[in-house]
Amino acid sequence: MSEGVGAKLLLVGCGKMGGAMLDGWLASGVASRVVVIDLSGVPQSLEGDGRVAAASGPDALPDGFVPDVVVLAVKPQVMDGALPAYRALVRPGTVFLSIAAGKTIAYFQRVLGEQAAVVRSMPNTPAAIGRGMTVAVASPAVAQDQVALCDRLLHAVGDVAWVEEEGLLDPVTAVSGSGPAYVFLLVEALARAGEASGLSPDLAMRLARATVCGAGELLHQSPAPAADLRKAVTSPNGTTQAALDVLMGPQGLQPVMDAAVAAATRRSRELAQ
Ligand SMILES: NC(=O)C1=CN([C@@H]2O[C@H](COP(=O)(O)OP(=O)(O)OC[C@H]3O[C@@H](n4cnc5c(N)ncnc54)[C@H](O)[C@@H]3O)[C@@H](O)[C@H]2O)C=CC1
Ligand SMILES: O=C(O)[C@@H]1CCC=N1
Repeated sequence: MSEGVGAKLLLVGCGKMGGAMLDGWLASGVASRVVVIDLSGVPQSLEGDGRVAAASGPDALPDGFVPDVVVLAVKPQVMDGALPAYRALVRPGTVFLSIAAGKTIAYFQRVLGEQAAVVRSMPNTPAAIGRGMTVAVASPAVAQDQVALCDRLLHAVGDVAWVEEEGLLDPVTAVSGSGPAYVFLLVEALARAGEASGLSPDLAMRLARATVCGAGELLHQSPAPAADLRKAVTSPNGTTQAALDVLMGPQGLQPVMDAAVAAATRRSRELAQ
């Protein structure tokens, strides 16, 4: 496949994450043809899109369809049952791009064969609006043009970082893969605290939501470090300082975040089993 021509993708699992990435690939034109294998078929929003077709399994692909990339986007827990059937698609011209938490390159090579070209990656749900963050690592069997193709696919839904050390994918999963959930929880907690201080539920949620969205966008648009943006809100001996004395104290956010990220990192390692 040459650069500039859309890739042929086989998407295995078209749920929340696979579906979000598929929208981005179609919108950007990086994929010209996508065959979806999912128990639920093609998402309703894409029915009638001539670039997308459904297949019941890897042995029932449309005539002549040879994927450049097989995207593995099923839950780690169903991967064991699903993956062996894809061994038949292993060939030098096809790269397997996994987004599954925990599942290692060694695991994929054990099931698909040593010669399988595998990229392990960890995206996140802001990919749905082109603002995802993905970290990826390639096995030695992946050719340079396949790295470039995976990079184009991942860039179509946000920012991308490549790493050499696969072990980093576990803390990556804990920080950016799961991270959007921590931010949504922050909105929920801020709204609940506003309610506890006397605001109506509607107003409290409106304020919490707008504050996290506005602060996130400010961070996105500003070259300043997060700490500087925080300091710009904090007047000496003012209200923010009073709150930050709690949040930055010994029982504050950092020890809780450390414990949360450590727990998610451990769980990512467990999912490899
Ligand atoms: N949701 C998230 O925030 C993120 C998820 N991931 C990873 O993405 C993968 C998918 O997660 P979600 O999209 O959240 O789950 P999901 O449950 O929304 O999607 C999984 C899809 O796989 C389909 N499926 C089940 N068995 C199948 C089979 N044998 N063949 C083909 N399709 C099958 C289901 O019908 C479903 O649509 C997981 O491995 C997860 O670790 C990675 C980064 C972020
Ligand atoms: O919770 C999970 O296991 C997946 C991986 C990162 C985000 N969701």
